[in-house]
Amino acid sequence: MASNNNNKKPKASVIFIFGGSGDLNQRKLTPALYNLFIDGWMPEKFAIVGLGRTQYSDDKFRDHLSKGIQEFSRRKEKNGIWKDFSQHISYMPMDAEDDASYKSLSDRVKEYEKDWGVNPNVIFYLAVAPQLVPDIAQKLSTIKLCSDTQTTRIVVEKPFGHDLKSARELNKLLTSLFDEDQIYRIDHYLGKETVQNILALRFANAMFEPIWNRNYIDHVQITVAETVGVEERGGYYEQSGALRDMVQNHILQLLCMVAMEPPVNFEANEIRNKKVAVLNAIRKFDRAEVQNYAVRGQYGDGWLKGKKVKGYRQEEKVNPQSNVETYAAVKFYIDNWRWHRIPFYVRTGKYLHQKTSVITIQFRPAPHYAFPAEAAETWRPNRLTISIQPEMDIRLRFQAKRPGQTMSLSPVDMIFSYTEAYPDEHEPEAYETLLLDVMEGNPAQFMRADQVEAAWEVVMPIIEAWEQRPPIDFPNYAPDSWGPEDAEALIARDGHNWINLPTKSE
Ligand SMILES: NC(=O)C1=CN([C@@H]2O[C@H](COP(=O)(O)OP(=O)(O)OC[C@H]3O[C@@H](n4cnc5c(N)ncnc54)[C@H](OP(=O)(O)O)[C@@H]3O)[C@@H](O)[C@H]2O)C=CC1
Ligand SMILES: O=C1O[C@H](COP(=O)(O)O)[C@@H](O)[C@H](O)[C@H]1O
Repeated sequence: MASNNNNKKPKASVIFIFGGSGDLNQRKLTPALYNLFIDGWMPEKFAIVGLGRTQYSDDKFRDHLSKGIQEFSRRKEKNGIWKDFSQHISYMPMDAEDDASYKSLSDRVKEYEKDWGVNPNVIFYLAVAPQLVPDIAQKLSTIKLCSDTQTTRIVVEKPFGHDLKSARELNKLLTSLFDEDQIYRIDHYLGKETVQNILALRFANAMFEPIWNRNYIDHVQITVAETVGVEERGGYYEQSGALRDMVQNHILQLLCMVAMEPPVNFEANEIRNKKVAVLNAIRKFDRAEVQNYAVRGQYGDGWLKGKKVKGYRQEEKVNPQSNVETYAAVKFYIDNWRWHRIPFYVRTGKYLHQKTSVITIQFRPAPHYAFPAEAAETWRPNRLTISIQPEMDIRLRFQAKRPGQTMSLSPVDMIFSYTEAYPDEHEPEAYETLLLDVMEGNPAQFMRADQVEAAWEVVMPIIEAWEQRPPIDFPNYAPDSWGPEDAEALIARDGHNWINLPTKSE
């Protein structure tokens, strides 16, 4: 996102952050709002109100957030900008479970209305543990803080439910209290610049659409690999695991971006309808056949980039016999006309060899290869690689003739790099894009109730099968590896292998 030169800003907004004293706000939310402020995207009139039981004064709260800017923001404090920005921040100590404290929220809104002389957006960001969400939603509704459906919004963080049943219950509650258009279920992958660019790549260029189907594509791979472990998040992760933490949400959303039909327009419901159609078309495995399609792993102890690291079972707040997976790989099929019999291989894991999120579209080989076998180093060169992070680029790989008197071929890459194409522009963090969408009232990149449920329906057979049959080989991969051997076998059975792109330093 470039700086805002056209002066089109969202309307006046009050942003209440439940969990204002927590990690997410310090690490992501306030830095995102700060960067929007620097780029001129914050409304003329806005207020950010942190909420939590911790007894901060406004000044102490600002100090706490200022440390977050220094540590986590892509731009640090410069030229007194933080001072200007922080004047818009205040803190209200409150216990979210205490009914009486909600009155002070509506009093605060009335004060802003009076001071500003406008009816502002009122946004409630629920950056709290999931078990608090129903209670807070209920209390906001009871005091009628969200009765203006045009201006009030509620943002709900992941995890959205623990399984299909709990997600349905939460949706039922939220949609009984608010209009669907007021509910912003956030998946931060959808705010990533490179993820949003998949829409541009596919739907602003005519040349890809004719080949974007089973006739030309052999298979698709989606890798979201992390070099971090679970570390201090053991308490949360024990209830989650890689399938719930990454596949149910981020990875299935990436899959939808690749597989969705062209939208007629970019209206929120049009995009969401197209994505939900993909989720509904994903084949649901019988529990008995899950082992043919899904592999799980858990890291043991070992070495990672020269540092000794603990195994998952030795992490804090983790059961020493835990069967929770820190790695998952799945082969999905989308049973519709476009993707008939085309496998989508996805994988994700902690403590892997490389931090990389990348989508590879592997095209079919040329139908008739007239070149002599010795001409080519590889006969399956045609692929499109969309690197989401940390590299941000799109590469089209094809065969080229090597210079010289013999017909010798080797694969070459045509590369679009963000930093080279747009040297003067900076990529916003996902939370910047999504918070701006919330202020502007644009829910297109947020999850609708049926999307969340459809994604749970996809992973439930795997979760149930894995719960029924505990793993016998955990821990089964070493830190700094690419995961368990079974994941290699999953894809090798089909005659493929996982594509690991070298990093810049390799
Ligand atoms: N941290 C991250 O990077 C990410 C977090 N998330 C999600 O965001 C949510 C918050 O995570 P995170 O910030 O890490 O968690 P933290 O544990 O750091 O923060 C929890 C917050 O909830 C507040 N809180 C707890 N109980 C109450 C209560 N009764 N009344 C008022 N406030 C309360 C705490 O405030 P106090 O103690 O002052 O009461 C604290 O501000 C979770 O759902 C998480 O899954 C999602 C993606 C990334
Ligand atoms: O939602 C989550 O995402 C992060 C990975 O996000 P990224 O933007 O750094 O790729 C993951 O580490 C975490 O476990 C999960 O809860």
